[in-house]
Amino acid sequence: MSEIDWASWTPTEVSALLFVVRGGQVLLIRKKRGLGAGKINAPGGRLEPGETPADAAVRETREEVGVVPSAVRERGELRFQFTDGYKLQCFVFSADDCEGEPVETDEALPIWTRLNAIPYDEMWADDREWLPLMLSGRRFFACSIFDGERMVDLSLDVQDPAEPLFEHLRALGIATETVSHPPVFTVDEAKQHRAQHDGPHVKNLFLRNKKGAMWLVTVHEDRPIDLRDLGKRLGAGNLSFGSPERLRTYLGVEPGSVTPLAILNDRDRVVTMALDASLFRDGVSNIHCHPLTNDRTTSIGSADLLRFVASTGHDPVLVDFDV
Ligand SMILES: Nc1[nH]c(=O)nc2c1ncn2[C@H]1C[C@H](O)[C@@H](COP(=O)(O)OP(=O)(O)OP(=O)(O)O)O1
Repeated sequence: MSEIDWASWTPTEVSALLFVVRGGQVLLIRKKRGLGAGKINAPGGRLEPGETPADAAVRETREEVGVVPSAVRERGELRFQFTDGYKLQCFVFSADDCEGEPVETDEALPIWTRLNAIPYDEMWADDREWLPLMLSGRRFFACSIFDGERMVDLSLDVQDPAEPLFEHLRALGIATETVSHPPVFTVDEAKQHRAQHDGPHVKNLFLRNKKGAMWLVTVHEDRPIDLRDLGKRLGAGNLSFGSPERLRTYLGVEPGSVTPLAILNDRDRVVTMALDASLFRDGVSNIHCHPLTNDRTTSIGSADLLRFVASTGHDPVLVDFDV
């Protein structure tokens, strides 16, 4: 790896990959021909003359499985140096949705796959290193060396979107404790990877009403939530889930990583925070939530959480669900 100067590296060809991530599933393919035939991957391929990587990602997805992705965003970059001298650069994209139903073509068999059941054993070896990071909202840059289909080396550069959050907590003198675990997308999955037991874990909902007003609602993980009842309690009218794009724009997190700590990213204070009053009753010391990515859980004192929220300029509504 040390022999390759990745800064001056120029690819032989450029390609793109696109992951449609919707409703807890990702659209993968079994590739039937070309580089990596037989493997599971995302739709993708090499750029045609004059194309941008984003254009190629969308075109390849349409050609390979017949759907048109929407809300496409670049998420990271891969560089593959093959030992025979071939150099492939690959830009990785995700999309929140797609139009049409995926169909099998000569090139690929589409497979909607649950986010917690991605078959890494059947994919290129580098994928297990960066795909979970992408799904939890991190930007990545991975350089690897392949001898044919065998990965010989890999170096990975990852951006942690939680750095400014931890910095903010440190500046407030708030001590927190964070543990890492595999990415979790539901309360049930989170319960399987639990290390902290000294206080409630939370469930978080990013909601909007018809007028576009937004709420970040944090409740005890076991509290059943009825959106109609919640809308009445908040005086919000009819509430529905905010779209992934809205979530990203206003709170800077991916679906599955919603957390009260994301209120820090609402710099313009357009999101109203609603907190389950039971989390702040006497006897509750620590609260456990994700630090902007769903592959970690942070413990924060309940009084410290309120102090943190106040420091962001938000005045939370405390909702007593027991009356
Ligand atoms: N190690 C790796 N990990 C990964 O996730 N994707 C890889 C990879 N190495 C190559 N790819 C992907 C990137 C790109 O989307 C694709 C390139 O495959 P192909 O050369 O078959 O492209 P095309 O689909 O353009 O081929 P044709 O349609 O046959 O021209 O393989």
